[in-house]
Amino acid sequence: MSADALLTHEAFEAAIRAVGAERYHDKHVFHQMLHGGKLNRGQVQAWALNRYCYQEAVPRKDAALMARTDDRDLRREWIHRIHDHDGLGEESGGIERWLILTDGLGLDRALVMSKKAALPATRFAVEAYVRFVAEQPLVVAVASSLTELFAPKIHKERIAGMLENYDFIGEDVMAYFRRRLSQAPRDADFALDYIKRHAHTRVEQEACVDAVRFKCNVLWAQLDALYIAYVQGMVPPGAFVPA
Ligand SMILES: O=C(O)c1cc(C(=O)O)c2c(n1)C(=O)C(=O)c1cc(C(=O)O)[nH]c1-2
Repeated sequence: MSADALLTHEAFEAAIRAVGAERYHDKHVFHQMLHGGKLNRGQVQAWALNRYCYQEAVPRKDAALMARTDDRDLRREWIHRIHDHDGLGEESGGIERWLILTDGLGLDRALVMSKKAALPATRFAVEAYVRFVAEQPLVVAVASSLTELFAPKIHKERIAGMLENYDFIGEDVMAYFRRRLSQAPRDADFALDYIKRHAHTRVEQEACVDAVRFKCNVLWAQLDALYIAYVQGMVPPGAFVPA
């Protein structure tokens, strides 16, 4: 894209969707192995233990976004993302559902929650996302959540693939992804509408598209690290070692 005329809303959305078509992490070989039943239980444990770090970082980045805006309407909308993950009242939330998944895989909760056995690259990638949202212009920070446009497809594939292929995975532990099937589209629709209304120049529009590329890289880097450690066998010192 060149930095000249403002894109129409349709062209802007198409540019964002093209990023997902090219580089969303459903294309990563580690995911293809995960969903296709090609991993053993220890490798699935490693994925869940590392992915906990992402789950745990998401409400922190949402809080960072809220802390930056004086737009009360944006905060009123965005706060439900924190409730979705942390829970509210009787609703235990997505992080708890993730821990039910790691419990189901036989992982020790304290170990998972300590994040100490996660891969170095996982920690760097997720903290880069939190920092990006805290530091970039607000509209760009909102845009970085838009990989969620592509998430329902991968969640459906994951639920079906993991239930079919692994005898150690049951409905209860897939509850996290079932819930996201309705949460993610709502969040993505809001964020897409927001950036269409608030990216006022072509430069801002391009920065939003770049934010989705950055976020795809955050997701991709985590899977590269899992592949190197748990498929190729180069586990870094101190990281989780399957029994
Ligand atoms: O399983 C996945 O592939 C996947 C991807 C993404 C994403 O695209 O960032 C999210 C989630 N899951 C997810 O569960 C989730 O809560 C979530 C929040 C966000 C975000 O950027 O605010 N992305 C994602």
